[in-house]
Amino acid sequence: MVWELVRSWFDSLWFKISSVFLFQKELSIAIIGLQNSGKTTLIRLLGGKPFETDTVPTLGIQVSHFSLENNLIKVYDLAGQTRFQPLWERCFDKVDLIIYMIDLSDTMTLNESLQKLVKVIQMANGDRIPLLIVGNKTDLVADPKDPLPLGPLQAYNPDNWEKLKLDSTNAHLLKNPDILSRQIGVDLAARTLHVPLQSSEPPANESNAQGPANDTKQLPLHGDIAVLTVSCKDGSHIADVIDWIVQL
Ligand SMILES: Nc1nc2c(ncn2[C@@H]2O[C@H](COP(=O)(O)OP(=O)(O)OP(=O)(O)O)[C@@H](O)[C@H]2O)c(=O)[nH]1
Ligand SMILES: [Mg+2]
Repeated sequence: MVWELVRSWFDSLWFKISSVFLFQKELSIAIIGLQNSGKTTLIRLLGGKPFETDTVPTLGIQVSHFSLENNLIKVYDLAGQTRFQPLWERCFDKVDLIIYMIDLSDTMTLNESLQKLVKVIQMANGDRIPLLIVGNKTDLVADPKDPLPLGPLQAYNPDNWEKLKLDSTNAHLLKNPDILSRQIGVDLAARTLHVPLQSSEPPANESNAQGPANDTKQLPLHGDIAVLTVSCKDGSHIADVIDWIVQL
């Protein structure tokens, strides 16, 4: 415990000294998402540490510093437990990037995670904070032996933003970042977010001439946004996460 405090103080001091003398770019990142999604694990990997199976749930906010390809990174690792979630947005005014982690292998919490994500997208978009959405644990999501026939979501019908009813037979589809984006409601090409209409709102074709033919409305996305799927365990696509962070 004392050693952890000394190390965190030393890291912070090193961060300040190197940012003054080495003129590196500084980036502050908040990493959020439901508990057990792999936030602390991703930070370990970005900081050059190995994957660990036995992790301790984060309590509150844990701040760490490291360098990543000539960038000085300060990370706010926010606890995912429900009681700590009100802390998430308190960090938004301090950061240059938000990373939102999703556990793609946990079909019990996927819908909750995606619903919370839509609120985060709207907040980040309002404040124009870049947002990187990371679907994690692809190593645990097995492909089915007998794939289902292509549905509208997979067939990329531009007018149909109907979402999959997620269950253990179709959750593997979200390993594809394009399908994950559509399930969230993010149209990366058109830079819009499709959100369900409230019952009090008029149908989409009355409120928005170019709107989709179903009961969603489109909100313009202003900030940088990307969707990636990774496995922290086997390291797949972690390099894409790093590339995206350092290009900011
Ligand atoms: N199989 C597999 N396990 C993973 C992966 N990423 C993380 N884990 C495991 O998931 C568990 C939770 O990881 P954490 O990084 O502690 O999760 P967290 O999001 O920080 O959780 P909180 O701090 O409670 O919010 C640990 O057992 C990790 O080893 C992955 O890509 N694949
Ligand atoms: Mg954690």
